[in-house]
Amino acid sequence: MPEPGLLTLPAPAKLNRLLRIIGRRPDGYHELQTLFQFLDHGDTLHLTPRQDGELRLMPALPGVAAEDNLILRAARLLQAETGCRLGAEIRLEKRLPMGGGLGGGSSDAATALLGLDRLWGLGLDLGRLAALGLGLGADVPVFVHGRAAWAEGIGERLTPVELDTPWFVVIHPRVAVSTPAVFGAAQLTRDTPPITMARALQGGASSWRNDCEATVRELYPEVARALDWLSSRAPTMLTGTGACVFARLPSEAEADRLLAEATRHRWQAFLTRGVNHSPLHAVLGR
Ligand SMILES: C[C@](O)(CO)[C@H](O)COP(=O)(O)OP(=O)(O)OC[C@H]1O[C@@H](n2ccc(N)nc2=O)[C@H](O)[C@@H]1O
Ligand SMILES: Nc1ncnc2c1ncn2[C@@H]1O[C@H](COP(=O)(O)OP(=O)(O)OP(=O)(O)O)[C@@H](O)[C@H]1O
Repeated sequence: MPEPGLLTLPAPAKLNRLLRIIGRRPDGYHELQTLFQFLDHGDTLHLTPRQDGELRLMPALPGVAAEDNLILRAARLLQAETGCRLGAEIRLEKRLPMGGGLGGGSSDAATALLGLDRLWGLGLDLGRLAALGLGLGADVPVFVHGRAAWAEGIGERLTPVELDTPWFVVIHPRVAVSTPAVFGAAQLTRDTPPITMARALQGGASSWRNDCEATVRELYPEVARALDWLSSRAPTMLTGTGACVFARLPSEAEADRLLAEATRHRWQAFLTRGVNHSPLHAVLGR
């Protein structure tokens, strides 16, 4: 028997298919140009309503205090914004590595925002939920809108795009990268000339690069080793500030073979496909 009121929702991963750092704002945040695409792989959240207004999250994440967990922060923000007096019991099935560049925390937050909006019958539109989400992290709005996107600003100015949808072999080099450490590194280049979205799309996947790669290679030798190993077999990039690296394959059969080889070499890896529409929105019908 399903639990009454239970809502089970995906929190998909993202890849940055391209990442250009074109400047730095006075507040220290970096101006980016990036292409976001979702993956058919991610975390799962199970939500049930509570009448007493309490918020409970299980299980705890290692190294993350409950009040810092982006799921609870998203839930509290939504309660404060709307005056809603309902609460929730939230169970998190965590599959995405933390500090992996796959946007797991941001995606969990977006799923909490859209899921609780539904559970509590709030009826907020995506624009308002995205504005709330931006206060939690630069990557939250794209997960709220649920469309693969060309992003500018700090990642919040979004234009929906339809990208190619290859298979990917993603390697997690078993190290957590600190996003602030990468963005704070002296050697990071911050002066890539901006390009238009049309030019970026015209160039296609073979022209796409990630400006964080050189810095992440220097700071995290495990990531450099994974990039070297994978790129000698298929076109490979870093996602976000890492740690994960991904190879792009034209068929599932080729991706399967590469995954098997990676596993034999004891890499922690998984196979997935790029999707331009978030599976979260498909479940919610939004
Ligand atoms: C690099 C990306 O993964 C690309 O998708 C994201 O822009 C990072 O997004 P995120 O993890 O949601 O980042 P946030 O939690 O907002 O920021 C973490 C830290 O990264 C730095 N940061 C982040 C985003 C950005 N455009 N410029 C920055 O300088 C800031 O020091 C910030 O304190
Ligand atoms: N629900 C959550 N899931 C994962 N991390 C969380 C969560 N809540 C808070 N955090 C904190 O956020 C940090 C970043 O986690 P996340 O998994 O989003 O990294 P990431 O994939 O590198 O993100 P990005 O690509 O956006 O930089 C974690 O190290 C953790 O301290």
